[in-house]
Amino acid sequence: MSASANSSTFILRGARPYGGDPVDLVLRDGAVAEAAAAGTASAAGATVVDADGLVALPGLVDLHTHLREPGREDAETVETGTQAAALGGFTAVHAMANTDPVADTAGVVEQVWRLGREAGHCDVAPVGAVTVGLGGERLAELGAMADSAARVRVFSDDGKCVSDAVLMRRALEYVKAFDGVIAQHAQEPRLTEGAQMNEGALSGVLGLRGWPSVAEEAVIARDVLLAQHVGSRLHVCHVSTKGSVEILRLAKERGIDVTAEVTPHHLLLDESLAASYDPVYKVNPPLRGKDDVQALRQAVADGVIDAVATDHAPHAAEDKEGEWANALPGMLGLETALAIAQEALVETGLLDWAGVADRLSTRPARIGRLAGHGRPLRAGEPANVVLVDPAVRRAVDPGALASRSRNTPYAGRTLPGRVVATFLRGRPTVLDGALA
Ligand SMILES: NC(=O)N[C@@H](CC(=O)O)C(=O)O
Repeated sequence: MSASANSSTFILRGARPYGGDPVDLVLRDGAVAEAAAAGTASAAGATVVDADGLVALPGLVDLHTHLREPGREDAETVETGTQAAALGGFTAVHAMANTDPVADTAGVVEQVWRLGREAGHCDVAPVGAVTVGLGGERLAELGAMADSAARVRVFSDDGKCVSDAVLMRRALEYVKAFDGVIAQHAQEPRLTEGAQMNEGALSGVLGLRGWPSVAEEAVIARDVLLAQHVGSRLHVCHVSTKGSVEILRLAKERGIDVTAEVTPHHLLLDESLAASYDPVYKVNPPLRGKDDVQALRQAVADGVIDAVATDHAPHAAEDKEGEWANALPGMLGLETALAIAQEALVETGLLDWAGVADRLSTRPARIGRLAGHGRPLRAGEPANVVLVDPAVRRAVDPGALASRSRNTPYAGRTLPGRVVATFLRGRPTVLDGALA
């Protein structure tokens, strides 16, 4: 690092866009100015970042982040959650609506959006609730949220399923007016009452009530047909089973306008971890079987699953540590997502770095209709960029995370890759692996 930290021109010397040949990426006045031959770019007053060996990707976009504000600021705030996002290489996150109060009005989504702007670590796109109070009974004011300063385009009752088919149909119809999308938490409630982990032989052995795959698959099957029937756009949150992948594949072959996401943890971890009874592994939907993990990885590679989305779900120690049955479901994700993508998708040969950019930036930005994000790294585009060192391997230290919570399932585990720098419209939010 050299020259003044305030300069608005940055030269990322020797960066490898999408893992390709090295270039000098020049960021000026918030935009990518040029990709010059490596070692040649110079500009008066520019800050030069030594990016030798570093992969440059468009800033990551998360479709599924729980920032917990308002209401559970002891678990996370917009400030700490977006710090975690920037450190993970994200330049935009979608903030889920299951806050307290629920983000089901223009007032609440504008509050979250404004807090994101003030924090300045990444863009925050609030998700609006589909139903009032996530109650599953009456549609929330979707249009008012769409028209608000937060310009909401993604609506979800995540944490709860919109299980009433009539309400789901109406919601799908309603959001067509402003090109919105319903992001469904696919979980048939009656089939999952009291569920604690994946239903199978192991849940029987461990004596934990099972969450059967069919509870997810039945809702996805219904919803793709509803989306087709009303000609609307459906997004499926945190797909976790092989059977769900098969339904999504069929739906896409039929031309139904459906997209889907998978979490990093469902691409790496499986249900065998529940045998420890350590509630850090309790999550919704639950960790599944090894064959599900394989099918999910393959579906990301094929593009049947469009996006990797973190489902970053911070929980305070009092809610997460203790008995499995009483612990809240959820795991941290923002600061480890890119590392898991590298391990599960790149190092297995399933995706190259261009593929990672597509699934963690381009497609999620498109699904969320987020202008200015997920754009290619070329001249004239907004300078939302992440630099990652894929050669580093290091153990995850929960105490070093920016998140206010500590519920990472990767504590002590060695993961590949390190986010070295993140730029939001040409301004560094992370430099040398630390908040700028
Ligand atoms: N994904 C999770 O395990 N938890 C989510 C909500 C939910 O989907 O249950 C949370 O908000 O904590």
